[in-house]
Amino acid sequence: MSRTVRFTKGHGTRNDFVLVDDRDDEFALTASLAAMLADRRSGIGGDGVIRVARTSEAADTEIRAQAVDAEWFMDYRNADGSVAEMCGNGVRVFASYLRREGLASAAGFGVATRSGTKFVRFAGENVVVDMGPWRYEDAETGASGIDALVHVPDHEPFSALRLNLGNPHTVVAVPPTVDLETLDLSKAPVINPHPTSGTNVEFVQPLGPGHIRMRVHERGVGETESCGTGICAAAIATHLWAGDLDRDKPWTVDVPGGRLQVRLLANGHVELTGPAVLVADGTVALP
Ligand SMILES: N[C@@H](CCC[C@H](N)C(=O)O)C(=O)O
Repeated sequence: MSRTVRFTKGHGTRNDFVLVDDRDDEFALTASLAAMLADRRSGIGGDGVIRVARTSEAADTEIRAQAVDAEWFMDYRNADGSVAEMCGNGVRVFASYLRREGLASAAGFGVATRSGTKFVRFAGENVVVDMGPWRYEDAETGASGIDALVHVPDHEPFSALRLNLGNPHTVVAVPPTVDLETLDLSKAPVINPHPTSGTNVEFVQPLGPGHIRMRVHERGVGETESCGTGICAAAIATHLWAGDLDRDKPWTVDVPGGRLQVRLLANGHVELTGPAVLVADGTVALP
């Protein structure tokens, strides 16, 4: 017999998610279940699937340890069923869901993730997330500057910087001579050297002081209209390329799905601000 579960469809700047409520710890979000729910024709449809789970019930001890700061765990999978450590748009939608359901304080709270607890608060229509610290993807060598080449069809390879925001990112500074809109992101860009755990790839151009625009190809999904962790990576990379020493300066990042703000805090953390919308609720039968 199949089980019926409650779901909510939501998005953050059109990066969309299916949230499945498992507050009673009744099922596992397997790769095949996530891919089924995320399918835009035979499922609900989304760039990712998020199980709303109690941190204290997590099988992983590192996640369970976060229960002191965060009652709820964002169990995240990409549309292809693969696990991701973190999702910057997803965590805002997750927080809005918890607030609406009365499962968390309206003032703000911690959310447990596979890359540590993220603290969220609400500011009008927006959700503000302390995304924690960033690091260079290759922390052992402390690589900085340009450390990867990114190949997309019909272009010479682009130079890129690999950063980690809990999940992996490769940020390309797209030269002004290239039309960002016409880059072919229908297939995953080829990265040299090949990142063994895969990567999200951001293509960035400056628009003005503290203002950039970006397109993104997400690991486990394809091109999406927004990526919160990618937006943070793009702002950090641009900040580094510009040799900008003003740490508390806000960055505005335009993506096809909307506009978000990033601040590089004095304590080395990154703060992401943007909207979160809960679109619809329903029930779905799990196989
Ligand atoms: N859309 C997300 C990132 C989701 C995970 C990513 N595709 C990965 O595999 O790392 C965001 O808003 O950050």
